[in-house]
Amino acid sequence: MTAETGSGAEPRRGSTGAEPPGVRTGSGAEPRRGSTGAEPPGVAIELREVCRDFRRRRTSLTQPAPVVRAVKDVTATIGRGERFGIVGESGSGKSTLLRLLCGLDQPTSGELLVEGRPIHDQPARRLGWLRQRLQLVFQDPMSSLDPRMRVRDIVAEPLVAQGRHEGNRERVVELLERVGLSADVADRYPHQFSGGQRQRISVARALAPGPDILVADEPVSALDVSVRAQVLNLIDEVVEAFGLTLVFVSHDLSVVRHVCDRVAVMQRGELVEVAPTEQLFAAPEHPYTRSLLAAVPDLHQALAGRTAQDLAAGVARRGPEPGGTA
Ligand SMILES: Nc1ncnc2c1ncn2[C@@H]1O[C@H](COP(=O)(O)OP(=O)(O)OP(=O)(O)O)[C@@H](O)[C@H]1O
Repeated sequence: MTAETGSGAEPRRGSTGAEPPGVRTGSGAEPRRGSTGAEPPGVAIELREVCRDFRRRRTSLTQPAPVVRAVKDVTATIGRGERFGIVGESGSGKSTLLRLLCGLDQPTSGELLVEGRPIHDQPARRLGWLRQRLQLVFQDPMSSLDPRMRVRDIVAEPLVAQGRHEGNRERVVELLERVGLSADVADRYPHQFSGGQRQRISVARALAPGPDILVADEPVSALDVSVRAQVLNLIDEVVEAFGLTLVFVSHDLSVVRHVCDRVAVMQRGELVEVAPTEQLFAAPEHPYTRSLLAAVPDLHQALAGRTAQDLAAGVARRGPEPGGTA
């Protein structure tokens, strides 16, 4: 399945221009989303017929070990500044695809380029540049934040890993404030925070090296419903403010709808449908997409009245806050 960029998704709300000093804004050279700049925004991530096979444990001495193709011929282009969602049921290959995108694993075949640079054939030790350009926010902040480290060291960790030691103290304070936490939390430990606050710390850490791309792997699914919308709004704000490209994985369609311009639906390792978010919700083409939407009855009903004309007129807008539906 091929997913080209240039989604036709609407430009987002104007930039807040609120980036903290010392943190690079996107790639620096590109116009922000919502900008009227005539330059094409360019490509952040490109996947060309990417496959990832895993060999399962042998169950019989006479049979060869079975091979599972977790990612199958995935071709997609994610534009700079785009918010690209990946949805699919458990086992559809989302996590495997994310690991490939982040250079944490290598494809069995195919090509993968980030900011025009191939990563599919590079060992992790040669991808130091990628750690600066692309950062991750994980599902469970309790397990992704080292419980023995103070918040200031957690947030500064990606900077220290790059050999950056000057001005980290100030940078950490700026970032904590940017994500809605006060400077005085810097000396505390992760267990002293709520789940939502811990995810804010994760976002601050991800922003620390000034990445161009933020990859979020189910960032709110481990949180209480009551704080999901707040964390989604935070991600929405920082992506906007820093002009980031967002790759957002979730099994929850309403969550993806809240933050993404374009959505790829994954089934058994394949991207079976890729479409601008509102189009996908209003007029899903693939039977699997329809079945996913049908599993969210309230959302489907709410969307049933929307017509293709509404979409063309730009009338269709985001649905209810996921905090109320997730
Ligand atoms: N290291 C591995 N060894 C063997 N099989 C694997 C491995 N990693 C993933 N798989 C298999 O690949 C398929 C896709 O798994 P993956 O974890 O990528 O799906 P997912 O959509 O992220 O699921 P979830 O939402 O539950 O995390 C599954 O069949 C899984 O069992």
